[in-house]
Amino acid sequence: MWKPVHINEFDKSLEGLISIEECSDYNENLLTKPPKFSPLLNKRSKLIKKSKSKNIKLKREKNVTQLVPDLSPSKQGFTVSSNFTNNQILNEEEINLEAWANLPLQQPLLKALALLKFEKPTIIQSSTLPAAILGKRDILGAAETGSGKTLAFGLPILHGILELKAKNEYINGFSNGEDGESMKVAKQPLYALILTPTRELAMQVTQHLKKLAKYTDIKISVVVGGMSVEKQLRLLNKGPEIVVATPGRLWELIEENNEHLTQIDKIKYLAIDETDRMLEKGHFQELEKILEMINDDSNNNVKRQNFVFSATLTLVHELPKYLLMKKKMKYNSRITNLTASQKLQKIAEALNIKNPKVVDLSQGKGMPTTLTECKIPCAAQEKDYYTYYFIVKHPGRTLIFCNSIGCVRRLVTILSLLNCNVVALHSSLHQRQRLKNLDKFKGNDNCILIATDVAARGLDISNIQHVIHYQTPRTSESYVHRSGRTARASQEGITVLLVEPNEIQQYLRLCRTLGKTEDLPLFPIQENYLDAVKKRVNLAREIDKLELTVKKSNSNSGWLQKAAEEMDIILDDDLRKDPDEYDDSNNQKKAATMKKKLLNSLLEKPIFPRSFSGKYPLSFEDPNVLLNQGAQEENAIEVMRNVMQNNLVKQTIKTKRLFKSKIPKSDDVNLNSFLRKKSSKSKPNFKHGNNRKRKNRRR
Ligand SMILES: Nc1ncnc2c1ncn2[C@@H]1O[C@H](COP(=O)(O)OP(=O)(O)OP(=O)(O)O)[C@@H](O)[C@H]1O
Repeated sequence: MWKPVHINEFDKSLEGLISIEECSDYNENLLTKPPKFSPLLNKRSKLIKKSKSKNIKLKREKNVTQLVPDLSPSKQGFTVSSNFTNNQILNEEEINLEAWANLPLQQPLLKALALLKFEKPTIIQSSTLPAAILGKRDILGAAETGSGKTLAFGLPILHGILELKAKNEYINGFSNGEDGESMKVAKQPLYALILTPTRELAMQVTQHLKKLAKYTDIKISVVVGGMSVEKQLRLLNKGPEIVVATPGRLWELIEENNEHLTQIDKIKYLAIDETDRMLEKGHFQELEKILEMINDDSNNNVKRQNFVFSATLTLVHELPKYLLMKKKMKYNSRITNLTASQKLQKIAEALNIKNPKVVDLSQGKGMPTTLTECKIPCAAQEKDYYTYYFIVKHPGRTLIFCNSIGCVRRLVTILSLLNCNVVALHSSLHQRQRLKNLDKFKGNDNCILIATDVAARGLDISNIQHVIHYQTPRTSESYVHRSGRTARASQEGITVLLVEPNEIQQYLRLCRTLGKTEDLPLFPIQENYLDAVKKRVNLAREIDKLELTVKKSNSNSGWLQKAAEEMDIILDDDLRKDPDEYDDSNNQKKAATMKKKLLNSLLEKPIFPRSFSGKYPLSFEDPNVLLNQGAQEENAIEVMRNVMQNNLVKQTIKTKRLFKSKIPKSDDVNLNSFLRKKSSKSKPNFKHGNNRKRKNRRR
């Protein structure tokens, strides 16, 4: 145990000193197992934190980076004190944690923040952490995707557990009840439960929290379906303080009376990530039962701190048409749109939360400002062309979302035939394969992940540059979360929505729900290259069709043959494979091989010749004229930025013309000079530029 020692602030000899702590309770391990870096520990035993100012400044020492792992308290064989010094974080860099100073965060957590290089809290964190940590309030938080919501509930939970442990609230398996009587709880208390809608998200949250808890002795375990139950039970037997889980597997283990999970009604912290999704009717039946159990102990309910977060927590929908009609016809005047606050109230009631601190930074939309949105309207059968065009023209880590597993499978096959580096993620894959594919995607800057909505929420994969909605998402929430896999943590990203005529109603509904006053801008396609794209994609589709037919006929005859062999019977001639059918299948196989060869020869040549351009038109007169000649591949965000700039210029010209026609002649001169002055800031010689181009064209 480390205890703070009082310092006389007026003692000049102690200038620059922030605090002194003494070790008051030596752990046996510490005495018997001296840590490897004893010189540093000697320093630590004095625990003197020096800094130039009285800010929390974690100075990193040089040339001892290799010692970082040894700082883990478990490895050092001692329990970390609540005021662990950070002087031993080992790097040349200096991490200034001044911005966290208004929170009484425990030193091991500050140290982890320094290691993660989180110099300051994000907006959602600074808006919720004081109420959560100092006020111990329940939090309902809505903020854009990628804004750091995990830490907004992770930090208070870890901080709270450290505090509870330091207070020895649980002594030798006993905790004091309200009435002062001691009630027995299991030896290793379960302090916190975090629930997520998908397995991958649960694993990610676990990893994230483990990084934060690196310098504490807090254990975090994950309980999710599709993974070995035995291993999860083994880990639960170690009594982790925090369990991160998906509802299905968690309920399964609760039903099996897992000892550690029997304390679920005593937890001190409950976080439900992506709460709006979790509470959707009919989605997580187990969640209801889990919540019932958690809320079983009314005494604990009052003490428990709850965290509810999602980017779309306050997103509300307009009434469906049939209800609107009813409302109009006055059949039922009680039919009303659910407002954001009513939605929040419903969530709070469902979770038995009273008087929470509500922080809504999403303005009901949940989209980051660094996200560029656009669309490509096209026929259904053209979607493959535009998808392939996009990933060849704009390489980078790309996530493509489809509405069904079948669609994912087909697209994976087509793009693989086109030599694209693709992996799939959907619920029919084995969990191991899902994780393997995710790792592959994370490990390659140019990989393409084709997924259903299992990848839509929460996944935090760095540098996803593009999100393509191959099909218009069924809900606005889905659009927000899918798009939010890019443009995370203030980085830039682009989301492209492919809209076919059948999806226009869905698209319009989405725009209305998200409060879009304008249509999404068009992503520019260089039509002259589409022929080459089509040729390749069509070939890939033909090959896919041929291979599917061959596979089908093989599996049909194979099944009959196999069954006959197993039963040791000889098939009648008419049941054997028809020789014509056999020939057909062979011919199809040959045709597929031929087409593959042809496709491969095509794929050897680039679609976009090196000499060809990249930049998009900036001409004020004719935006379709390509001005610059550049590289073969282009940054999609830049391309779109140019388009939007161009649209803005066109809009300005339109406005100028409108003004010109409406304002009397005498004012024309003034207005002209005003507009010229304004536009000359961004584009000098606006008028001259146009004249020069006109002259050039005449020549
Ligand atoms: N204070 C911070 N400083 C710098 N980076 C941070 C900070 N807090 C979180 N991050 C990083 O921001 C990224 C996004 O965080 P997180 O996954 O928690 O976002 P989110 O709001 O939960 O997103 P989503 O709504 O998609 O689930 C992560 O990579 C995380 O490490």
